[in-house]
Amino acid sequence: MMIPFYKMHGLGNDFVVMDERTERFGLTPARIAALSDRHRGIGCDQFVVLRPACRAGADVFVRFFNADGSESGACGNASRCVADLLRQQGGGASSVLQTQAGLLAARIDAPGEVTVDMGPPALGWRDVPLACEIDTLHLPIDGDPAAASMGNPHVTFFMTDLPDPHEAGPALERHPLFPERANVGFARIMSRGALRLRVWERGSGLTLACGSGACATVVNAVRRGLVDRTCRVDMDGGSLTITWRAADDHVLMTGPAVTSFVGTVDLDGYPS
Ligand SMILES: N[C@@H](CCC[C@H](N)C(=O)O)C(=O)O
Repeated sequence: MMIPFYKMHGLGNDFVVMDERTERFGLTPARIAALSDRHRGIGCDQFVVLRPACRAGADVFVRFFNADGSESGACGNASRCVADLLRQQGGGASSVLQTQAGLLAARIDAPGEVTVDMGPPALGWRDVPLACEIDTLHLPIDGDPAAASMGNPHVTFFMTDLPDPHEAGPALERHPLFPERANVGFARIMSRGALRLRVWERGSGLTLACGSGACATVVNAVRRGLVDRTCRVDMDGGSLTITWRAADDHVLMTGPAVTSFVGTVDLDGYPS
C-alpha cells in the first residue's frame, strides 16, 4: 500500500506528516516507531497524523507521536508546520488546530513563517504532571529545575554552562517525579530578552529545536524573574520568538516552517 507523506521541519526538528483525513492507514505505535527510524524507516523526530476535526471551529485534528511511538499532547514546531501545510493546500492565513491539548490558533505571518497561540501554560503539580504535591517552580532535584506543562510535560534547568543533554537527559526524562516522563530543557540566560536552550525530548532524544520546550522555558524563566515576557530562544537549529502574554496568559510562538520534500512509502514493509 503506497502512502504519500510530507517531510517537514521547524528549525531542524523534523517530522513525517501523514494525512488520514479521508482514509486510515493502520498507523499503530509500532508502525510509527518503525517509520520514524532514521536507519530503517523514513526518519523523523516526530510523526504527525492529520485527522478530520471533530471540534467546532477547528480545521484539522492533529496527533503528535514521538520517534519511539509514544503520543504527546503538543508539539510546537510541528504545529507551525501543519498550519503552513494547510496554507499550501489552499487554506487562508489563519487556521485552528485541534490537538489533544486543546484548540490552537495559528497565523501565517509570511509563507513559511508562522505564529501559533500555544494557549496558557499549566503550572500545577497535577498538570505537569508530577508524582506528588510539589511547588513546580522548585523541584527537589539537583540543579533546582522548574516544571511546566504546555500540553506536554517540561522541566527546565537554568545553568551557566550547558551540559551535553545525552549525559543527564535519559535519566531525567524517566525520573520518578515524572509519571508520564518529561522533556528536559537545559537553558542559559543570555539577557532579559534572549536565552540559549537545548532540549532532551521525551521519546525522541536530543533534537535541534523544541517549540513547546522553548515556550515552557520562557514561562519558567519569567516565573523566576530571569527574562522579560518576550524572549528569543536560541537552539541548535535556530531561534524562536516566544511571548507569554500578560493580558490572557497565552504563550505565542513565532518561527519558521519548512517542507523538505513529499514522498510515498510502502506501508506493507512495516509492522502493523
Ligand atoms: N518537538 C516538540 C515536542 C514533541 C513532543 C515531546 N517530545 C513530548 O513527548 O512531549 C516541539 O516542538 O514542541
